[in-house]
Formats: sequence, structure tokens, C-alpha cells
Amino acid sequence: MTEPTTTLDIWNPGWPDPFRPTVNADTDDEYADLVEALREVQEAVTRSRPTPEVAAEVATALRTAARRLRTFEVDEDTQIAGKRWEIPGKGHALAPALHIDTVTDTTVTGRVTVGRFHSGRYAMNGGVTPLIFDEILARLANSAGRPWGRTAYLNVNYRAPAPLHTELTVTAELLGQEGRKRFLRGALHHGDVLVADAEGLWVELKPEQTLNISKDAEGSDR
Ligand SMILES: CCCCCCCCCC(=O)SCCNC(=O)CCNC(=O)[C@H](O)C(C)(C)COP(=O)(O)OP(=O)(O)OC[C@H]1O[C@@H](n2cnc3c(N)ncnc32)[C@H](O)[C@@H]1OP(=O)(O)O
Repeated sequence: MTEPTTTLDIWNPGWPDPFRPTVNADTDDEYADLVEALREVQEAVTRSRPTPEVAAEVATALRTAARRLRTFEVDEDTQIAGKRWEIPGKGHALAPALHIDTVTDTTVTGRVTVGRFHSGRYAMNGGVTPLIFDEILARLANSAGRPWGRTAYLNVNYRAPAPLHTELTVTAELLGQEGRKRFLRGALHHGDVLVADAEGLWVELKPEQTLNISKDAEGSDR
């Protein structure tokens, strides 16, 4: 029997705006705390130089936690991670937690602070900057009732080293639309200093492009 897919259910312009909650915060605050704990672990592991005994002890504890969570595994449409729009980081620990401050149909402002987990030697890792831009620009591209699009390109300019443990401001702007194409620009500032800027193109998906996303196509790393 073919397993039903919910892909088409989520492909429509009525998909919740990526700046608004999609998960009931009352029932899922513990999950947000779990992700926060995961971020603490990422930072603590990065900052530590444990003895072999302590490294082995912590590795065992982390594998025990992973096994516990695997008994609650769900498919990607059902998972919480990446869908908690209302909380910084969206319930996902991949990118630094982005705090959204203001939103209009065509602009967003926010703040981000990174620690040593995201460091590339005393400044933010160059791979993290695109993560931040992709997060804010993709949310803007796909907000205000605009149907889902995917990143076609994201060009990032690194203007100055981005300091760690320091609040940076992030801005995003929708420059314009041409048919299915949405052009966006982002900037990352430390105070008045421009740390990085980016230009990106998001292309609205054609209905058939969403059909490629199915449970059969999902990979597994286990
Ligand atoms: C259930 C669905 C849920 C969807 C959630 C999406 C959330 C967002 C997550 C992401 O952002 S994913 C991040 C990584 N990005 C990708 O994985 C995207 C991979 N690339 C693709 O899937 C396709 O290349 C893409 C959908 C972006 C475009 O493919 P199309 O076949 O629809 O593009 P097409 O060739 O029809 O081109 C449309 C227009 O865009 C232009 N274009 C496309 N890619 C371009 C590019 N890279 N540079 C410049 N222009 C580009 C192209 O020239 C053309 O311009 P014109 O209309 O003026 O002729």
C-alpha cells in the first residue's frame, strides 16, 4: 500500500505566514526548551577540552538521549523543528537563533548573537553568515501570502569580521518581483559597521516541483 503524502496539503498560498506561530506554544514549550538545551550542549562541547574519560561519559549520555528521542520519531511534515516561527531559531539548532523585531510585507529587521560554536577563529564562521541570510530572506520571500519559493542563488559579501558574543542587527528587504522571481537583499551590521551583505533570488515553485518531495525521497542518515 502506498503511504499517503501530505505534500500537497502544505502546498498552497494559505500556508501559514513564516512570521506567525504554526505550533501551539502551550503544548510545545518543553520542545523549545529541549532545543535550547541542545544549543547549550553545542556551545559547551565546542568550548571544552575534556579528559578522555569525561568525553566518553558525555558521549554515552548523548547517545542515550538520541535513542530516547528516536522512539518519538515522526515524518518531516509532522516534526516541530523548523516550524516554531514565533521563537528564535524556529525550534531548530542548525543556524544561530534569529530574533525578529519588525516585519512588514517587504522588510524585516532582527538581531543575532553567535558564540564559539559558530566561530571561525575569533569571528563568525563564513558558512554561518549565509545561514543567517537564508533564514531571514527566505522567511521574507515566503511571507505576506506569497506562495512558496526556493533559493535560486544567495550571493554573500563579507565586509568585516563579525564579532562573537555581540549582538548584530540583520535587515532584509524585498527589492522586487518579476513573474515567479523575487529579488531580495540583506545586511548584517555591528553597530554602524557593515559586516556582510547579500543578494538573493527566490523562485516560486511550480506545482509539479512540490511533487518531487515525498516520503520516498527523504534520506536517512541512520
Ligand atoms: C512543499 C514545498 C515546500 C517548499 C518549502 C521551501 C522553503 C524554502 C527552502 C529553500 O529555500 S531551499 C534552499 C536551497 N535551494 C534549493 O534547493 C533550490 C534548488 N533549485 C531549484 O529547485 C530550482 O532551480 C528553482 C526552483 C530555484 C528554479 O527552477 P525552475 O525550473 O522553476 O526555474 P526556471 O528555469 O523555470 O527559471 C525561472 C526563472 O528564474 C531564473 N533563475 C532560476 N535559477 C536561477 C539562478 N540560479 N540564477 C539566476 N536566475 C535564475 C530563470 O532564468 C528564469 O528566469 P526568467 O523567468 O526571467 O526566464
